Amino acid sequence: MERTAQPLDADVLRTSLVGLWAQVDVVERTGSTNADLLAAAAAGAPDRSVLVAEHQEAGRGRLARTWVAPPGSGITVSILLRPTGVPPSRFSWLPLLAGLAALDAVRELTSAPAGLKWPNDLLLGAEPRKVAGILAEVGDHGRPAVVVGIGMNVVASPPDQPGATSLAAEGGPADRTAVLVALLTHLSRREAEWRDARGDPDATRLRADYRAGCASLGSEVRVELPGGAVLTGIAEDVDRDGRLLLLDRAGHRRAVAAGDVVHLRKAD
Ligand SMILES: Nc1ncnc2c1ncn2[C@@H]1O[C@H](COP(=O)(O)OP(=O)(O)OP(=O)(O)O)[C@@H](O)[C@H]1O
Ligand SMILES: O=C(O)CCCC[C@@H]1SC[C@@H]2NC(=O)N[C@@H]21
Repeated sequence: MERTAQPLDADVLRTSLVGLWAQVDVVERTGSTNADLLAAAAAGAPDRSVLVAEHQEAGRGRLARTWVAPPGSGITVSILLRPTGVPPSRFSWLPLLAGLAALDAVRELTSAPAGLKWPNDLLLGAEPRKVAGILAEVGDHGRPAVVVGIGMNVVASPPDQPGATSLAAEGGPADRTAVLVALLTHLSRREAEWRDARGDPDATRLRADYRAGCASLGSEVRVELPGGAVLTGIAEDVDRDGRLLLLDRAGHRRAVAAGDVVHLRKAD
């Protein structure tokens, strides 16, 4: 690890975020903050509950992968949202919105180039590498509940992940508490705006800001779909449901709801 990690400061966290979130819990260690908050949701935990782990031992990633976070290296946080008043069909924007909030925070904290890889991997650096990932999971216990989990490499990225980087490695801060405060402040603002607009991504700047922040758009991309099929084409846009719109070589347009994107090159 390049710098010595300071422990998270739960008091600073709570004081800085007062009024933005219903409760902010910090635990020393757990398996997965997403799993814990989904269980808490089933037991009736309130809207806008936040759970932060100092050390997460079995982090879950998108597409059944794992999220690796050596102790002290970064942020592992989950947020429970119960967006009453927003039609569930619009919940698909939540993971994109969280990616945008992570981008907001990283841009506030470092001048290194940053952008999103659809749907919500945050890439950082002149040779873009992954600094943060987001996993949204839906609870199913009567009242709608979405748990948004964010992992960000702050002090260092895992040594066995060549495609990863950290904020500190790109000239940003190594203070995990300060990074969490920035992240949760931007997320609170974006989520509140989205909720006030009943989830309509065009009633606020959400879709426009996402387009501007998404490095995939205008690139030739390769998309591996969850079933294993592969598509290539130009990533043209995101639709009103947050799906990636691809134009393939045969001139067909496809809307992709989930998948793993590789950026091949900027389109001509
Ligand atoms: N801290 C991290 N920083 C950046 N990326 C990470 C981090 N932890 C995990 N990843 C990413 O998560 C994924 C790792 O998932 P996992 O190890 O389960 O599978 P994999 O190495 O992609 O192989 P496979 O998909 O075949 O299982 C990769 O995309 C990796 O880049
Ligand atoms: O890039 C990905 O595949 C998503 C990674 C999401 C990791 C975060 S860390 C906090 C929360 N708890 C989990 O188990 N996963 C998410």
